Amino acid sequence: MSSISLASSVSSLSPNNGWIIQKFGGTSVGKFCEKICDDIVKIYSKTNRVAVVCSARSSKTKSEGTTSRLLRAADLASLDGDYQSILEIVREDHLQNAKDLIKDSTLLEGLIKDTNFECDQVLKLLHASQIIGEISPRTLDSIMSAGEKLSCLFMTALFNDHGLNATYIDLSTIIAPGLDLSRSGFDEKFYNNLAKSLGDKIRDLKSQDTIPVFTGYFGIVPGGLLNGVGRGYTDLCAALIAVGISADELQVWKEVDGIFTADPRKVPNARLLSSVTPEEAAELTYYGSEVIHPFTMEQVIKAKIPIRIKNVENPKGDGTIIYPDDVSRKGESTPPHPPQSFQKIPSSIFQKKKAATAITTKHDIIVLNVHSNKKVLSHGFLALIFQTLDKYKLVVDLISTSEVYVSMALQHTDDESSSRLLREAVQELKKLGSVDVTKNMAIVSLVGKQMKQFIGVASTMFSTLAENNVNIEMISQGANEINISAVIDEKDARKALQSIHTKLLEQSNAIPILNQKIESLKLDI
Ligand SMILES: Nc1ncnc2c1ncn2[C@@H]1O[C@H](COP(=O)(O)OP(=O)(O)O)[C@@H](O)[C@H]1O
Ligand SMILES: N[C@@H](CC(=O)OP(=O)(O)O)C(=O)O
Repeated sequence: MSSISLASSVSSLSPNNGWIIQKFGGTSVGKFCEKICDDIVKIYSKTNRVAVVCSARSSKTKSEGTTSRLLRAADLASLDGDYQSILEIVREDHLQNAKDLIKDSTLLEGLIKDTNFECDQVLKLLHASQIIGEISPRTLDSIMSAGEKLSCLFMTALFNDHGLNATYIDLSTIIAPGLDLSRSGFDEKFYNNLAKSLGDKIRDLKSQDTIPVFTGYFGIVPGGLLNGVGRGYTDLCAALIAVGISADELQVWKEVDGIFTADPRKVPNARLLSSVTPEEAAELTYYGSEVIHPFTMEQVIKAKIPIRIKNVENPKGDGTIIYPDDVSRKGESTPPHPPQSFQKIPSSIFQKKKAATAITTKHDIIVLNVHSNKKVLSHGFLALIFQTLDKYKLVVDLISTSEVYVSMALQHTDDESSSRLLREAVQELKKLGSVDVTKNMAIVSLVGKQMKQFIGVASTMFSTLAENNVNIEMISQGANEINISAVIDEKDARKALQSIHTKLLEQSNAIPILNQKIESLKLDI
């Protein structure tokens, strides 16, 4: 499809004010900045108002990206370590990138000046933290925000260098300093106020034909953005901008064509999904599929704004839409698909349909088993366990309990600070009973909104694991019935992913639908 036809294919997007919010992740900004400019933003801005939201650059992987480097430098500063060399790597990476790609001398000169200014600001914060010997959440946020500032300063310069009219907008001070989240946290009021402020940033643009380039970092949040939102906050920022301007679509641009039935880099037969529900997208993201930050969905879906996951390397693709399948879209009077139980039940109760939507794996999992010494009653036992986990910031992914046993699966990366927290937590849990830790585990999760209407999905999943000699350490099915998970040995993760995908997600292996609940609603036709 030519770029013109791509433009015409996007024109259908603008039934009203025509804004599209395009979010670009760190690795995309790091590896495909010119594609983003010439094949995406330039094309879409011919037929729609486009606002761009960028994450900090990651020239290779997210873990080696600018945000990770800044957080590492902050950690070193508080431990009196060598933070300067890491910061100089960040500075040099951005200066070299600017010199390589910005052709206009005036734009390049301004970008070099701004890049050095932001890096010097970070240096001052790191030096102060080294002297104090600690880093407050506010300081850490300020250090971390430099990543998005540097990448957006560059992208703005690149857009202007390529003939677009782009304006850099730093959101690091958009949240009023006096805001107190302690009582209510990130509640409706916080999101509504922030979305409105973000929308005002667009409405107040001096030139209404410019492309605003927003930093994905949206401000110093009491308690810190990392604690409050966590990594991947640019998705949420882009979502709130979309809500604030009542955009027609939020586009999250990645390096894959959309959301697949499994990680396409691990399962060759994985199929692209045309749409998933927000709940499915959240489960897939939480259990390893890095699709989109979970906080993102709620805000935009409430505003009836579809989210489209697209591939920077294949902008012509349709991608995957994240939208509820029983909520009308902006401008539609009724839901496009009335809930299944009120549909005319097909004459046959069997039809080829897949129970699950996708499968995913989450790695670096450990299992903590706590065997109660019965010194506390069971309700106190659980309470004390969760208090300890909260104290050491340990997040439980799966849990199974009995009267005297609690088994918990947690993600644990072996860095110094995480290991220290885990060690201290285990010591404290030993006051409640014996504790054993199993490492090198993984969680395999089957996700699908339809699963609750099927019988036999879990047994098929577990029998498939057994047939492939995969031992199960723990199992869990969410109360929402859209996630069935098992904790297995890390070495079996790829085999588990592929064998369950083959059995439950590939075309020829669809599980027949036998649904007594639907049957009981069968209308006399
Ligand atoms: N079900 C899935 N669908 C699509 N991608 C998936 C899925 N599960 C895991 N992934 C992986 O998620 C990653 C998405 O990362 P990436 O495209 O780099 O996004 P970003 O630029 O936001 O970091 C890819 O490496 C992809 O292989
Ligand atoms: N740069 C931040 C925010 C972010 O959202 O990044 P990405 O869009 O690459 O996941 C981080 O690394 O967490």
